[in-house]
Amino acid sequence: MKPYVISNVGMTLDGKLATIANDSRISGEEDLKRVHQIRKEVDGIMVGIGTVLKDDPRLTVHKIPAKKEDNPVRIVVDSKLRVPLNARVLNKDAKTIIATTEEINEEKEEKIKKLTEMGVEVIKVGKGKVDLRKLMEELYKRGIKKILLEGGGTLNWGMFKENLVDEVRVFIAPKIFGGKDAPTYVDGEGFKTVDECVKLELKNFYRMDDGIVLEFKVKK
Ligand SMILES: NC(=O)C1=CN([C@@H]2O[C@H](COP(=O)(O)OP(=O)(O)OC[C@H]3O[C@@H](n4cnc5c(N)ncnc54)[C@H](O)[C@@H]3O)[C@@H](O)[C@H]2O)C=CC1
Ligand SMILES: Nc1nc(O)c(N)c(N[C@@H]2O[C@H](COP(=O)(O)O)[C@@H](O)[C@H]2O)n1
Repeated sequence: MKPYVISNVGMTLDGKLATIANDSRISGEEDLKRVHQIRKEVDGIMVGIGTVLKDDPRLTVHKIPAKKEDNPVRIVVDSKLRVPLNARVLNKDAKTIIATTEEINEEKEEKIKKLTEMGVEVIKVGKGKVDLRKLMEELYKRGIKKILLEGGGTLNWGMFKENLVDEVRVFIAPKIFGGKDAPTYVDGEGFKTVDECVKLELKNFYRMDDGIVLEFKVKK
């Protein structure tokens, strides 16, 4: 069994999540409130370590009224255990799970010890990179039945490639960032043919701030 996964991003019309200089101010205030409402309704919120290193997010419900108990479990996918011990995602506002690989060396062992002392749970699944399928099973076993996947593009690719995403919600801002190296909604190596690609069914759309929100179900 695996959690139900909703993928959400704020992106530009050309599919970018940030500029080449990592400026990711895409959503307006209303859209951020929409995202925080989803955060409040899920059991877990998941990002890749790239997003933690670049944005230092809190990943809590802080744009709408909420209690500490409303914060979902924060899940960071971090193969090489690069998470800084002072990252905001490790603060006491919510529980945090770090998913890493099974490879262990002295340095990693020491860091796991420190993280555990801080109350962070470390789950080891996969070799080389985190095995996302196994991770989903482990999270489900811990009672995490619904997850908000908040990117970035590398983790989004991993999740789509493994067919682990059930729903897509995107805010599209009327902006164009350009730049072949700017992060996009889904990066990674990409599918070679249209037959292999992820297919979506449009369920809903509406205006939000200066842009539009699109909601899709992933065709299975
Ligand atoms: N506009 C928006 O809604 C959002 C924008 N962003 C932007 O995205 C950028 C960060 O994206 P990325 O650098 O792509 O980092 P990312 O957040 O996708 O993290 C990638 C990391 O995940 C780890 N990982 C481990 N196992 C994996 C697996 N099986 N598959 C995939 N990844 C695995 C790897 O260590 C990899 O380096 C930042 O510029 C951030 O601002 C991020 C989230 C939302
Ligand atoms: N939905 C959305 N729209 C944008 O314009 C964004 N830049 C993001 N970024 C995501 O939100 C995280 C920030 O979370 P906190 O406010 O610090 O809790 C950031 O890391 C991205 O995951 N999202």
